[in-house]
Amino acid sequence: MARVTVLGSGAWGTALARLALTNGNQVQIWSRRGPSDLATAVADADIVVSAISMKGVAALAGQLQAANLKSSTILVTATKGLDPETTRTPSKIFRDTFPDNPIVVLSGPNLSKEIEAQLPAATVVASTDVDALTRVQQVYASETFRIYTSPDPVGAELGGTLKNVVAIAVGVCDGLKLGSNAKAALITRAIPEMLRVGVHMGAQIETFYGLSGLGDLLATCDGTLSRNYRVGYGLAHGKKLDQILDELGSTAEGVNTTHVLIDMANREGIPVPIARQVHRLLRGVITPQEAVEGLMERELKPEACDLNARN
Ligand SMILES: NC(=O)c1ccc[n+]([C@@H]2O[C@H](COP(=O)([O-])OP(=O)(O)OC[C@H]3O[C@@H](n4cnc5c(N)ncnc54)[C@H](O)[C@@H]3O)[C@@H](O)[C@H]2O)c1
Ligand SMILES: O=P(O)(O)OC[C@H](O)CO
Repeated sequence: MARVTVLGSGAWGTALARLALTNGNQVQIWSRRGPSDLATAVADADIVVSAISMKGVAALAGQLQAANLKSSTILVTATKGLDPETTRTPSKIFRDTFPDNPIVVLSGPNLSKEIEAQLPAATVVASTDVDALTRVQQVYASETFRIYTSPDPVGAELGGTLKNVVAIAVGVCDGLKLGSNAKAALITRAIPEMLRVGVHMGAQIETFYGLSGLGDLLATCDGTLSRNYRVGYGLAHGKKLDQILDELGSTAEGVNTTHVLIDMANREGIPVPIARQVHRLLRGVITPQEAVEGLMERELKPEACDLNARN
């Protein structure tokens, strides 16, 4: 049994709290909207699980620091995003703020509605701290939630983060009724793009072929349970981005991730043709049809993935 505090009472925070509670752990949820204060909520926690939107992670890390988080507390991050100011992943933000705490990433094909319905699912917990991995695995593993471990936290969270951009593109593809061939091509060609970014940011290639990479890519591109997919689907039907996000009423991280990714790709010369079309579409400078043409009309080239390609 562990004392677990989940930060964030949104869809994923609630699901992660329920999973830990069902396994017999002592669980509390903290939300920025109260009622408990952060220092009290984390004071006795063995494990703190952060499941808030990316936009709040850097500030939350600062608040946790001010709350004097114990250095023995395991910090688990379940957010899928990149910091707009620094391009850091959540685990990097927590590592920079808490150099002595064990940091664990939890990421995989985990659409919260299916998890809440107790359908079978698997995920990855990733860390360089083996004891912390075992502890978090024990807290979450159940008959319906199978937990694999990985030594590559950055790879695990980048798989979950970058697939959101692809899910927007696939939502467009389905919204335009482009067919199964187009969707297969899009998802497959997204993999070298994710690998290029991942390798650039220090991830291990094989992580992207596991649950937190390919697995999450497939789950998120499968349809309307994904909010990122719904962003693309709505754009393909001529809706404005603001209207789509209003209707969603919850977080579609792929929008912010696309902007951060393109800034990084421009600065550091990483070829990301699919993300680039998504970026133009999100900014409203091209139509969904023009995004498709933009991808199809590029110069012809070998399929082999060159991780060091410059254009
Ligand atoms: N829902 C899923 O299926 C799912 C699955 C895996 C991972 N995730 C990831 O988990 C994260 C949260 O997703 P969600 O589905 O719970 O979103 P959500 O919109 O349902 O909830 C977001 C939560 O973050 C909190 N929050 C936002 N800004 C904050 C701030 N500045 N300070 C403190 N808290 C803040 C909100 O109050 C809310 O509790 C995202 O990064 C998402 O990609 C979601
Ligand atoms: O609803 P989405 O698009 O944020 O996807 C949720 C999870 O990341 C799926 O694993």
